[in-house]
Amino acid sequence: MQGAISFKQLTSGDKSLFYPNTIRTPFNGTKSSDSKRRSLSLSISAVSQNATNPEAQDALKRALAKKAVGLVKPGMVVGLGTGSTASLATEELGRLIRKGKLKDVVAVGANYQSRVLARQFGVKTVDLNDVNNIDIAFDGVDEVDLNKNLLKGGGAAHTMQKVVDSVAKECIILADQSKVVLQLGSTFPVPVEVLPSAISPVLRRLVTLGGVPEIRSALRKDGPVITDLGNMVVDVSFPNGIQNPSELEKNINMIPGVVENGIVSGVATTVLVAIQDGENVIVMNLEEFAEIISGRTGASSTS
Ligand SMILES: O=C(CO)[C@H](O)[C@H](O)COP(=O)(O)O
Repeated sequence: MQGAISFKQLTSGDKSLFYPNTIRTPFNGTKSSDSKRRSLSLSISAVSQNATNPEAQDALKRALAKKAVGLVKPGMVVGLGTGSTASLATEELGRLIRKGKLKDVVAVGANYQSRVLARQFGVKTVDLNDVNNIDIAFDGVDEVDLNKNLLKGGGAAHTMQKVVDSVAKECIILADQSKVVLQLGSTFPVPVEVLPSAISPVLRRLVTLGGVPEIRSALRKDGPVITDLGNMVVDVSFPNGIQNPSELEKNINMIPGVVENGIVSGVATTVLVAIQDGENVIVMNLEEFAEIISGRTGASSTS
C-alpha cells in the first residue's frame, strides 16, 4: 500500500507510546523535498527512542513554548493552561514582556498554579470574569488524536482549562510527539471531576458507559486528590477503546454529579507538534505531522 506506515506501541513505565515506526514507501514530491521528508521520517523513528528521555522531552516542550508565544501580539489577552508545557509558555511570555517586546499583554490563568507562575514570571493576570474575550490560549495535553480531539486532566485542572480554552478565539495546543495517539485513551484514562457528595452514583454510571473508574489518590496526602474547585477526580479507562470522543465527552457530562471530563473535542484551533530531527527540534502543525506519518505529500516544518 502506497505510503503505508506501521505503528509500534512502546511501553515505558506506566505509559505506552504510539509512534510512527517505519515508513515503508518513499514520499511523493520533488527530489529535494522528497529526501528532506525521508530523512525527517527516519528521525521521527529515531526520536521515539528519546521520547522517554526527560531532557529530550523538555527541549521539545521549550520549542513549542517559543513557537506558541511568537503568536502573541501587543495588547492581547492570553489564556494560560496548566502543566509543564504550558508553564514553559508562561515563562517565555514573561521573558518577552520583561524585554518590552509585548506591551499591554494580560493573562487569564486557568487555575491557581498557572496564576502563581504568571506572577512569578512577571505576567500580569486578570480574572476571567473581568474580560470580554481571550485572544489566544496556550495549553498542554496528555493525548491528542489526528482530529484534534484532546485528552486533558493529568494535573486535575481540566475543568477550568476547558473553560479558558473554549473562550479563546485561538486555542493553541502544545504537544510533544509522545502526546500524539491514534485513538484517545491509548495511554491515559479519562479524568472526570466529580462532586464529592455524588461520587458513588457517578462511579456506577461510569461503569454503564463501559468505563473502569478509579478514584485518583493524592501522592503526599492520605485520601483522594481534591481539585482547585473542591471536587474529586475519577480516572476512567475504557478497555474497548474510545471510538467517538465527542459523544463520550457529552455522555459523561450528562451524568448528574459530574462537573467536567478531560475529553476536549472541537476546541483546539491549532495543535503544534514538536519532534526531534537529529540534533534539531522541529515544530509543525498536527496536519503536517499527520501528512508525514501517513506518507502523503506536502509536509514541511513551520520552523
Ligand atoms: O491537562 C493538563 C493538566 O490538567 C495538562 O495540560 C496535561 O496534563 C499536560 O501536561 P504536561 O504539559 O506537563 O505534559
